[in-house]
Amino acid sequence: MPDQAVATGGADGPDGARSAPSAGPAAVRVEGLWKRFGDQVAVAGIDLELPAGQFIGLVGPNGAGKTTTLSMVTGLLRPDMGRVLVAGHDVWSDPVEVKSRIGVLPEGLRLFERLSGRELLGYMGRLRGLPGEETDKRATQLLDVLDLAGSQHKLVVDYSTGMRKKIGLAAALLHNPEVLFLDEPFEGVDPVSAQTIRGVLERYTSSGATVVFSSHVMELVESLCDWVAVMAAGRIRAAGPLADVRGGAPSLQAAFLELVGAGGRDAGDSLDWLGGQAAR
Ligand SMILES: Nc1ncnc2c1ncn2[C@@H]1O[C@H](COP(=O)(O)OP(=O)(O)OP(=O)(O)O)[C@@H](O)[C@H]1O
Repeated sequence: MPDQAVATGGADGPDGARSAPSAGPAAVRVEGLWKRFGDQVAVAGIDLELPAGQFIGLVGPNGAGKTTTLSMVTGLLRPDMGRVLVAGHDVWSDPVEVKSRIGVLPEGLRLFERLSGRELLGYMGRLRGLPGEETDKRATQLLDVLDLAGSQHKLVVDYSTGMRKKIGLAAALLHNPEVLFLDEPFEGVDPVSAQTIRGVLERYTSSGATVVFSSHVMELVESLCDWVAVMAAGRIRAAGPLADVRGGAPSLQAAFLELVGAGGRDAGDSLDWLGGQAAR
């Protein structure tokens, strides 16, 4: 039985999923989404309504199904069951409409390594059907704001992890999408670059666009997001405005641990060989 992630009354949903009303019209609607890999159910029938114009965090422990969900929502992976609508358009039956409205920074981003950062953005602009002059203007501004202007002529293969995230973000933003999906956008990014990315994303959402990103870093999600969905074992455990999901807990981290089950294994005696006091 699929989870009912966002109920209208703010009551607890099935499986004890804490739920709350959404804040506005849905940018993305997920209905009964399922994905199985062999015997492994990665996503177990989720329903979600992601409100437009919000900074949305998708959080969950390792293996919860976040990447699988984002891959299905962005048209990179075909669901076994269910459907996804972006601004009312079906991701699988109306892919061109949807892809013109979204930007994606996927996990394990693959880039054209033998292009320079500047060339990559030029190529993305053409793919997106932007006029050359407009692409150049936007690329110059994005490279500048993301502190990549000095490396714009370097080949992408020579970029660091953080630089790759930033050029991937620039490529995802170039066509000014309505909804931006980011899988772990801050992973491997230094604090200065993280602050820069954050500034760009805050500016983007303040103009009415929607950001959906996955992360393990609760402090980051708590400080950035207006709206949060918590996943565990392929299901939505809670979804709604940040304050509602946090509930009475002192922090999102505490609420998260309560929702997904603290689950931290006590090593007990099983690692008794580890450490300075143990016999070597
Ligand atoms: N291509 C695949 N083939 C087989 N199993 C897969 C595949 N992709 C994901 N899975 C399994 O599906 C489950 C969900 O994985 P997923 O990558 O979506 O989780 P996640 O929440 O993104 O995890 P993490 O936070 O560790 O990145 C896991 O049990 C994973 O092993």
